[in-house]
Amino acid sequence: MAQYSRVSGTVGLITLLNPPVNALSAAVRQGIVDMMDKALSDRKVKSVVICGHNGKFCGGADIREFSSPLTGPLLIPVIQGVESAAKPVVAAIEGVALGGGLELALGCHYRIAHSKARLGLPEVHLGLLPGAGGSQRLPRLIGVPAALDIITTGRHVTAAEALKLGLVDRVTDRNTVDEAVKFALSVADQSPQSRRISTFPCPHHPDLDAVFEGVMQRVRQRARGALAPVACVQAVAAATLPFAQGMERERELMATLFTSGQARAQQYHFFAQRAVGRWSMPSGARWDKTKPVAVHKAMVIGLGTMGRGISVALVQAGVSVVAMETNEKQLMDAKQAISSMLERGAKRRGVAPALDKIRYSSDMQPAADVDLVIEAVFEDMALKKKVFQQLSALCKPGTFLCSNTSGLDVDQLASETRTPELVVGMHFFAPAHVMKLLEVVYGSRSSPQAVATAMELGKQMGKVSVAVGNCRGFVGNRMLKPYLEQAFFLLEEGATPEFVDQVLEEFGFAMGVFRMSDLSGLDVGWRVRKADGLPDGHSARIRQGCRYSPLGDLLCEQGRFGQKTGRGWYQYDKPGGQVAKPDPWLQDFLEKFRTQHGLVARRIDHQEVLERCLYALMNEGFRILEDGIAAGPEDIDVIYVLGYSWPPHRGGPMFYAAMVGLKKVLERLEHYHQEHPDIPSLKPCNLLRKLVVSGSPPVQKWREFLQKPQSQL
Ligand SMILES: CCCCCCC/C=C/C(=O)SCCNC(=O)CCNC(=O)[C@H](O)C(C)(C)COP(=O)(O)OP(=O)(O)OC[C@H]1O[C@@H](n2cnc3c(N)ncnc32)[C@H](O)[C@@H]1OP(=O)(O)O
Repeated sequence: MAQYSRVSGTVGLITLLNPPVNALSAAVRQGIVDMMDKALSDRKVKSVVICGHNGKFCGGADIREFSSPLTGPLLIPVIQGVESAAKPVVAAIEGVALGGGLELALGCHYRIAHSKARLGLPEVHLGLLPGAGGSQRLPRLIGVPAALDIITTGRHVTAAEALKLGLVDRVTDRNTVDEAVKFALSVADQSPQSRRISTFPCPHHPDLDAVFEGVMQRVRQRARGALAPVACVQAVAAATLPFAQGMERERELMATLFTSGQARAQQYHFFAQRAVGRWSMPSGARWDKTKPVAVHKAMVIGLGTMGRGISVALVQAGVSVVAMETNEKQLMDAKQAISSMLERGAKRRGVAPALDKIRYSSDMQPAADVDLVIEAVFEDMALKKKVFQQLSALCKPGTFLCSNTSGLDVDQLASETRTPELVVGMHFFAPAHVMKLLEVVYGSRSSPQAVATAMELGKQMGKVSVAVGNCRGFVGNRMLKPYLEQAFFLLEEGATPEFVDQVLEEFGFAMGVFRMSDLSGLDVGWRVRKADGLPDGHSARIRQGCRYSPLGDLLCEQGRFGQKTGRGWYQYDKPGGQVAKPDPWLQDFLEKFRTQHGLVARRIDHQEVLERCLYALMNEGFRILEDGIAAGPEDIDVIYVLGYSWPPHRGGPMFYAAMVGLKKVLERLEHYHQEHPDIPSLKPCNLLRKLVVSGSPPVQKWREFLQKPQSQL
């Protein structure tokens, strides 16, 4: 709803009221209509100010309303009503003006922003476009190139940048509403006629066609099949038409997006990201009942790629860091790399680099004086155990001990310490100062406070933290295993790496499985498999009674570790080269391999690649839910979108399973398992069967079908 009062004698003040972000629900839209009527019919009122309750102008349309039939007045005529008002209307922007919130502000005749306010049109991240006139008014106000940038990236603009662009008329450090009221008094006698953006012509640009072409090309490349970014460009292109025609085009494009299914997936992802913050543990411990401990000083042990990124992310979050590496040369290299990462980051954010927040050490002694340690040494259990033993002896009581392991047993590490309750996994993703995902892994003895502290620290570092249980590979890497396995089996059966990758990239992954393996290094998995014991003779296609593909091992034996060695599943022009080219050697190698094992290559189509890779991965997701390793499908989906480049417009693997239809997923898994009974990951999981028997409920209801895992505390 909206509140109304008359202030300073002649200013009508309308306050949007819908905590926490004053989203434009039906009641708020109705409130704006009613309060504008009141202000316009009050003879004493000469001008109007619109502001938001509690220091936030408006977070946009109420996204929760998108999933049910729209009620109340539509936003477009509400904004038109504001713009066509005969009295000047001033937007007082504090906190945020996003999406429909900014579109409402663009309907006002003047905009005054607080210096800390952020403005933006992030609809593209929800699978939409600024469909309440934003795609038409913004380019008219600030020009096509700047509008295209803001609308296609969905980025937030600071008040200072907004002023520079001409998006706001004034920026203030003082009370924004007071300033807006003063401003409203000063323009009370002026006609708003010339301030109606819908009447502006689209600013001239010498080569608009080239601008649109260039942006469209970039957007298509980045979109990975998402419709919204492309529709955003098309909508802005319509701003060169008369306003009414542009609005009609905006409406048509918006209608297509609304019904595409992609918008639903991206809106699900928006709420899933927020839902994972409300974590719980099998013991019943929960986010709202556990207080995290503030971390002022942390230590990072091991300064390889991960340790460097973690150190940078900690410093940028305001935490003092001791970065430790035993090898002096590596320590010096790391120091240089971290300093330049901090400098680059600070330059981007327009602040001074916090180089004084980090110091370097070649021994562990400083661990005695920190609140939390993150171990990021080589992925080797024996080495990690040794580090945890040393930490246990050195650290002051209460120090949290975290491991950046990507899949090793957190309980084993905890058992090396005197304080297993303070041990958790903090699994970052490379590059750790960039990637938004953090898996916080609780072991059987991790205390709720240790989990809460790691979750909160992740948030402070700008991450979306997801609490997960302890098992091999946790959630993300555990699900990756059957996915990779299927890709290898498909090669054995007749596919090529190029074809498999092409299918997965068309689906929307940033990289297909083989290009991704080449990038991350084939030797990493090889080392883990060797530690597990490879099958005798290395050519055996059976391991523990199940089908096993030795292809990856055989490539590593040839020294083909991927991009870094210039050879892997593809060939590169040099070690470290980035352009992957099909390698005739690999073709030959695959043919020999098939002959040696009596395999006859068959034609494998697009559908089989997609179904076998993705359904095997989804099936493991259902197992993870069944085992209580993830609390709900949202946790898995957030991990896959933010950590494994699953396309956001497909919601995540569990959401996608629901979109495809659980019955179909079950049938196809049954079919493939019948054809390949020696591949257990294709055997449909019980939870999937249970959901199908229960009528395939929507993904938001799956939690009701999950058994509460027994407390292990
Ligand atoms: C044919 C029909 C035509 C219709 C035309 C419509 C055109 C306009 C479309 C839109 O405006 S779409 C919405 C655009 N806005 C956004 O995308 C902003 C989304 N919100 C955010 O980015 C952030 O929430 C924030 C505003 C920057 C605040 O961040 P903060 O970290 O402070 O809090 P959060 O935890 O993110 O959010 C708190 C709470 O509020 C809920 N929420 C936030 N925004 C909305 C919203 N627009 N609608 C409904 N709910 C919103 C959020 O979910 C959190 O609640 P819980 O999920 O924790 O319960």
